[in-house]
Amino acid sequence: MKWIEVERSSGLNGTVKIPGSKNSSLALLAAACLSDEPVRLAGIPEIADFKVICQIAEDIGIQMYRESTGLVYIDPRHIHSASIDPRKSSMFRTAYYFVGALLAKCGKVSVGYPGGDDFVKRPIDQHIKAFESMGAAFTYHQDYYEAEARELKGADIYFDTITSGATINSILAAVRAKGQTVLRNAARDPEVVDTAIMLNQMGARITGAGTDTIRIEGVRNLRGCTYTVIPDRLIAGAFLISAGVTGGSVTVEDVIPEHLNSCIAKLKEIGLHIETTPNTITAQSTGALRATRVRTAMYPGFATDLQQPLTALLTQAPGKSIVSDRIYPKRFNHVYQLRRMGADIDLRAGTAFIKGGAPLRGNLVHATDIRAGICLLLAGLAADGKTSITGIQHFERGYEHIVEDFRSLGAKIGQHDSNDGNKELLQITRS
Ligand SMILES: CC(=O)N[C@H]1[C@@H](OP(=O)(O)OP(=O)(O)OC[C@H]2O[C@@H](n3ccc(=O)[nH]c3=O)[C@H](O)[C@@H]2O)O[C@H](CO)[C@@H](O)[C@@H]1O
Ligand SMILES: C=C(OP(=O)(O)O)C(=O)O
Repeated sequence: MKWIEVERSSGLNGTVKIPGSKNSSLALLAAACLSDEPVRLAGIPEIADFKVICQIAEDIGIQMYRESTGLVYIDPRHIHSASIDPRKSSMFRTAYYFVGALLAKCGKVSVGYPGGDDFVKRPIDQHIKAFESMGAAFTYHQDYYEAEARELKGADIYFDTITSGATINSILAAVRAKGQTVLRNAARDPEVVDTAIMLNQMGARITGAGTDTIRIEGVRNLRGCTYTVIPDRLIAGAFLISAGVTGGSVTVEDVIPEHLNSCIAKLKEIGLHIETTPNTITAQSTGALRATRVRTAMYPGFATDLQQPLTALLTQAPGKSIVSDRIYPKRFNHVYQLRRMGADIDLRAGTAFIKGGAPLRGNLVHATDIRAGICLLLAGLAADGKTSITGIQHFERGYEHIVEDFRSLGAKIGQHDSNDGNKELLQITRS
């Protein structure tokens, strides 16, 4: 068993380079499979989902590997089947992008139901609705589902709810469909725009990405390209928050500051001093934190993936804070763990009521998903004593070298493995 151990660390200080976005990488890797020629992607992080995608790619005849330069090479010219092992595809959520990417090419795709972060139900009804409007038929089995279409046809699709996953997946399907597709009430997330820019470089004809109406004119062929994934705004946000939690000053480098506008606004409200340059953001503690109210919303609103780390910060801000998650109202597993560390948080109907300012104490806590994990890590940096966080597999879905990055800022943090002889924590867990 592996775990991360964190100790109270005051005044984190320094600069962290932000890697490529996980959520964009997952979309771009799928988009590359639409190509008729090899594609090279720069900035794909070495995270757990990428490793599974490489295994799936090998199974179905796509060459996908990291070159010595760090770029990921994808050659989709020899796909022999789009029948994807459900045991692999259900290990992460975006295996559903294989449907969008391979349906036009292969006519039939079978894939496991979405896995990924296990905080709530992750519906795919809007994906299915979009594909059905384009002419696909679905069959559902116990462990997997199949999508079939002799020919995908452009369609006018109105999403009943704004969803980044279904927007991206519909773009993927529409790029090689016959005729024009219009997506209405589309997500405006940077990851949607990133996918559209790359596909346009490959010869797709997509306009309007970044607005709520996206038009896609189907094309017959797509060429290869070399493309760099956008920086991970969610990792960047968590590092900025760490400046507030520890009373320090943290600069995130290689970011697109506009992607973090809603996060920056909240951090200023809470009392941090923020400075930006075209590719950096610095968050500096002013010594005082103020309670606030946060409601998550789809981009450009405050990201649901940042509400957990922000909650850790708000446990330190004297007064009453209120955090509501409108995207995933049940995404509050981190709160039960924060309470084990002494946080005073009440949960009611998709909202956390935080009485901030109570001292936190280290404890053994469990990360149930990526963002719950980073929340507990941040709380551990502010807590008296040691905090041991299990559920490392979730960190591995989102972060390449989280321990090293926090250590470089001065955090007292380490990763442990019971196989390396440290049995102490294992005993605590079992008792
Ligand atoms: C890999 C990736 O990009 N993951 C992100 C993506 O997930 P994901 O793509 O799952 O999230 P969506 O944007 O699709 O979901 C947004 C909202 O739409 C709902 N919905 C979604 C699809 C659907 O068919 N029906 C439906 O009702 C969801 O329950 C949720 O309430 O956006 C989430 C919301 O910003 C983030 O937390 C995830 O980190
Ligand atoms: C929920 C997340 O990821 P996924 O959608 O891949 O499970 C996340 O990145 O916080």
